[in-house]
Amino acid sequence: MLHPSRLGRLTLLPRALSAMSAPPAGASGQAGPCFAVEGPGSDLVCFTLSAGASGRPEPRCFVPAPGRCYSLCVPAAPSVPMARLHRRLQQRLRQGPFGRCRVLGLLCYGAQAALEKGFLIQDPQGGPETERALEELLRGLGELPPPPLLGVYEAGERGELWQCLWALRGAGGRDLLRRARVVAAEEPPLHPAVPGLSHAAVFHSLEAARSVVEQCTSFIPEATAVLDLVDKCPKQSKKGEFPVIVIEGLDATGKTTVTQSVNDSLNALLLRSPPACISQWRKTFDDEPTLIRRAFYALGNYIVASEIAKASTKSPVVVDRYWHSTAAYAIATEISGKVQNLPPAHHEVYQWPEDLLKPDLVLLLTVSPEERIRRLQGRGLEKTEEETELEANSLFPQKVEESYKRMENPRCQEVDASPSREEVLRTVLYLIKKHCGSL
Ligand SMILES: Nc1ncnc2c1ncn2[C@@H]1O[C@H](COP(=O)(O)OP(=O)(O)O)[C@@H](O)[C@H]1O
Ligand SMILES: Nc1ccn([C@@H]2O[C@H](COP(=O)(O)OP(=O)(O)O)[C@@H](O)[C@H]2O)c(=O)n1
Repeated sequence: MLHPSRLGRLTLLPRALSAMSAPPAGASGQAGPCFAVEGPGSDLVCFTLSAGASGRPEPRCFVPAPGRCYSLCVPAAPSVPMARLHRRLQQRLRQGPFGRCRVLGLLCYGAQAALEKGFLIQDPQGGPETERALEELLRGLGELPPPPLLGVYEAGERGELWQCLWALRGAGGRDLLRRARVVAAEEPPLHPAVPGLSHAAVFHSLEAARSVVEQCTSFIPEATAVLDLVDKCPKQSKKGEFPVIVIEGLDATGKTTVTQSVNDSLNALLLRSPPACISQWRKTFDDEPTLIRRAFYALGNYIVASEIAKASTKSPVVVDRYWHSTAAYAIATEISGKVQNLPPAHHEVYQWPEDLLKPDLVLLLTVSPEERIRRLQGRGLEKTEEETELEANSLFPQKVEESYKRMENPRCQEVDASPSREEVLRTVLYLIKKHCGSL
């Protein structure tokens, strides 16, 4: 914890008037906006605003010493323009004058306010340049209503932290809208991003994913091609009489190895999601914000569904990744921090979309993080040893795997994929026989 005298000024640049102009907590008995800093650790640092001098001590652990701290937020509404604005800011904050800053995620949430997503920018050197550059950056977004607001956080005489909310004037200068005290808030029982997940990242219908990709056709030419392919697929594809088995799991757990050998053993057809017909556009969509990227993968699942429907009338079908992958990766990416932050078991995000063809069996391959590192390194892709270890040991793969395990209807049946290739294949074939009968 920092001593108040060492506090720099913390500047907050929220964009949505609606959220930020909600009455401060304590002013009218109504709860105002709360903020959660998604720090490098696994805990959220939460704070809110108070009109009076009372309140819990403010959380200062995110303010660097020496130096200054800034932040900015944009509405996290599931709209393509807002998602792109957030992405644009994220990219700009990696460049130029912000190069020396550390950028953390920031969420603004509250009973009355829609979720906002933003960034906390820690400038270890302080100085006026970063604040000036942030003002310039926000003024440069001129075409977007409403005008961006600027909240400046500064230490009071007794070391308390205040937020001054400013409206930037287009031509220069700024007007003070309000001054409120920053006080600590409890970490909310549900991670603030959970309520919006079903609209922003985990799509539960073809129409929901389609409408997002449709909004992208003017700036992503490939979006039209994806939609054309989706529209050629029969609606509500039905499974044939042969079994459909999906193999899921983290990268390097052995999905490719297993699906190929199961395929040979069962004389099945091997499919994968995303399907070959759209894989050449993956890179394009992977570079887009979550909303667009996940909608792309969701549509890929509907295209695969039509391929499954056709193939399963003729032979068993083995599928390398399907909807569970799309959902698990989306959830783990959107929910920051620890595994406990994930939506609770039985939450709607873990439910299979009603309009998507269901497989007969979903097997989830799991191996220990150490074994996964060995396999990732053995495969020798472009990652360095350090990157591989970081990836394998971070909270992210744990959250993906836990999300897989919470999936329902159909659930994922876990298979320990650490034994030899032959043994894993034997287990997988045994489970397929057990669930799908003789093939
Ligand atoms: N049971 C196993 N034992 C040891 N190595 C394995 C086993 N299964 C797969 N591998 C190796 O681990 C690496 C990752 O496997 P792969 O099938 O490509 O995983 P995924 O498709 O899940 O990314 C490959 O080099 C593969 O040969
Ligand atoms: N059905 C799918 C398949 C992949 N994906 C995304 O694609 C990534 C994994 O794809 P990949 O090609 O690395 O998979 P593997 O090579 O590990 O099988 C995940 O990070 C997901 O974001 C998805 O969302 N839905």
